[in-house]
Amino acid sequence: MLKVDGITVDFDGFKAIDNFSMTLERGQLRVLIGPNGAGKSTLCDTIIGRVRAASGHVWLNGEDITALPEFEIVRRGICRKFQTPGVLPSLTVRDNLALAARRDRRWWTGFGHAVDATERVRVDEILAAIGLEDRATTLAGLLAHGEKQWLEIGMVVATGAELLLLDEPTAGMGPNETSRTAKLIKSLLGKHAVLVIDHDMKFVEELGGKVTVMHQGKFLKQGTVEQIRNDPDVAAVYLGRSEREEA
Ligand SMILES: Nc1ncnc2c1ncn2[C@@H]1O[C@H](COP(=O)(O)OP(=O)(O)OP(=O)(O)O)[C@@H](O)[C@H]1O
Repeated sequence: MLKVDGITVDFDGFKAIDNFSMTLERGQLRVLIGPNGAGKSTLCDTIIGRVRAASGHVWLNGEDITALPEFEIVRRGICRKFQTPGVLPSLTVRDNLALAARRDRRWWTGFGHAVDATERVRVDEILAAIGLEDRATTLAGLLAHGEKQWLEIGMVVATGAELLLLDEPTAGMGPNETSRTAKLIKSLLGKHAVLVIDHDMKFVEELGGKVTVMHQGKFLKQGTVEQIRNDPDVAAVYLGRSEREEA
């Protein structure tokens, strides 16, 4: 479904991404890891059209989306959740989801627009999936940190996007919340492909699935959590040792 093919991103001569390629199948999970500054967020920015590649291509379902404006890419079914929750604090949990679910995605048309039955069912399903049914009428601004993150994942799901990009969904969470987030993400697979960026290896382990490692903008390794955990090259980059130092 997604093919990143030889992407290079150049910030004034600095290659934040250097000839990076990866693919992701429909409904599958991929976890992207790498030390600070590896280029993970820049890769997501490039997929969604916020950052332009100097060379290479991004394909979605066979269509070259590299040069499309961000709103066109979103319309084709990619939605990104950022590290900072982007919920509307003065609206209830349900209304945040209902707005995200609006097909035309112009949030200002949401107010005053009657909620139809299909939309209500869809919002109920998402409330159940994110485990916030009993918080449906709570103002989003009053939610705990973890709950806000789950609401935001719910909002990304509500857009109906086929590919969800989740940048550090467990940032600031404790072990129980992290575990719940892993379960939530796994429950979305099949219907959605999910690309997750995270540093927390315990979380990555709970998610399972394939892991891709980036280092200095380049593809370093890909494999199961077990393979990546035991890979000496991955260990070396995380410990901050360069290949030259290793030799
Ligand atoms: N707009 C920009 N202009 C110049 N350099 C940038 C810009 N955005 C990112 N960079 C640099 O590109 C490199 C990759 O950054 P990026 O944020 O993609 O890494 P990351 O793997 O997501 O890191 P982290 O895990 O710390 O979030 C870093 O060296 C960063 O300083």
